[in-house]
Amino acid sequence: MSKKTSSNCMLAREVCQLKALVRAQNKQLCLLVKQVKDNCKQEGQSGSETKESTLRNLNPCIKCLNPDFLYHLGMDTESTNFPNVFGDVRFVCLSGPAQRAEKFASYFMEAIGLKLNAAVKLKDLAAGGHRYAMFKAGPVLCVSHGIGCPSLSIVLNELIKMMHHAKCHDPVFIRIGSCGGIGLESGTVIITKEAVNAELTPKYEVIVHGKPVQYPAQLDEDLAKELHSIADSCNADYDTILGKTMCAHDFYEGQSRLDGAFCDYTVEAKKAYLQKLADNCVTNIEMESLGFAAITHRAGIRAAVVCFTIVNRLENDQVTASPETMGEWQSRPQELIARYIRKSIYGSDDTCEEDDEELKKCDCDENAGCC
Ligand SMILES: O=P(O)(O)O[C@H]1O[C@H](CO)[C@@H](O)[C@H]1O
Ligand SMILES: O=c1cc[nH]c(=O)[nH]1
Repeated sequence: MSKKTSSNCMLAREVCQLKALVRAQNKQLCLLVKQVKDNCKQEGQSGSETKESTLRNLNPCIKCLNPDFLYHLGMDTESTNFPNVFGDVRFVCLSGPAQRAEKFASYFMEAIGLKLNAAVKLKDLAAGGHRYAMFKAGPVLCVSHGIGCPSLSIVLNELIKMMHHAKCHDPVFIRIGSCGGIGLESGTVIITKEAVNAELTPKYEVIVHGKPVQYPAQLDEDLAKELHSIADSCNADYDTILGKTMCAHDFYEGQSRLDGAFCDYTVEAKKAYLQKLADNCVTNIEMESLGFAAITHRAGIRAAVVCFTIVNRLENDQVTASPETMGEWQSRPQELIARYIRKSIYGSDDTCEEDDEELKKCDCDENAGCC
């Protein structure tokens, strides 16, 4: 094949790809517009002109905070019009590191057909707070929560107030994180059925006025089942299971590791503890599920925790996987959540079959013309 013919072929293929992309995006935009129109119709029918958020049990004093400063997110209700900026949020996806939140947002943007230009970088909307990172991909808000329940609790308080000020309806909160697996192959995806504390009870404890107060840690059972059913329908070479997640307050002694700076127990004691977890059906250990379940439940928010295991704790304490492998494992829950979001928004999660067909046709045409 001559150089000129080959570059013509490449050009033809790129034009085809672009056409398919534009068609796919038009399709997604049509569906989004339809969704927005349907929502408007429903609101009109229910006569809710002054729409309020659906969150429950909130501090009655919030309405007196004029403006309300969301200090750690670096924004307030006077300088930001919350209903305008965040009123369309339907999914809030949280994860520990800021970089993961950004990756998820870019991925979801593309997954729901909103990414128009690969070179466009999403803006960190919480940059002003210098604590957390927050990216918006259409109806999906991706936020980092740092490590542990205290850090999570602060960002959840401010996000819940944000949803309230923005008058959001039934937002779904999902934590997507890494965890240690109990006897599971690394890379396994675990959807938390029940979150428990180190004493294996589903109670989240906070100290208020110097006294312990306990809140039930309850995730949405139906949401967990729905996520599991979406995962089941895909041909993956890894397992996605429903499991019991133990939430620790520490990564080292709190998870019975032998590789921390301190360790006053024996290998046998560690083995016995992890075996006790396994005997009580604990599948994985991480550090936020309990607070996440309790705080979202308190506000009447449907929530789920989906984690990928990065180490089998019955075999190892140290996390030694390469960045490439970690990236691959991290993409597993991300794909699952994208499928769930697409299904919720569009009623189906298969957005690309037609376009794949179009590209296949394109390949054939190109071959016919050039070779
Ligand atoms: O990967 P993330 O979401 O940070 O979650 C897990 O990783 C951190 C510990 O390394 C803890 O926050 C734990 O819950
Ligand atoms: O072992 C692990 C891995 C990730 N996160 C944890 O909290 N523990």
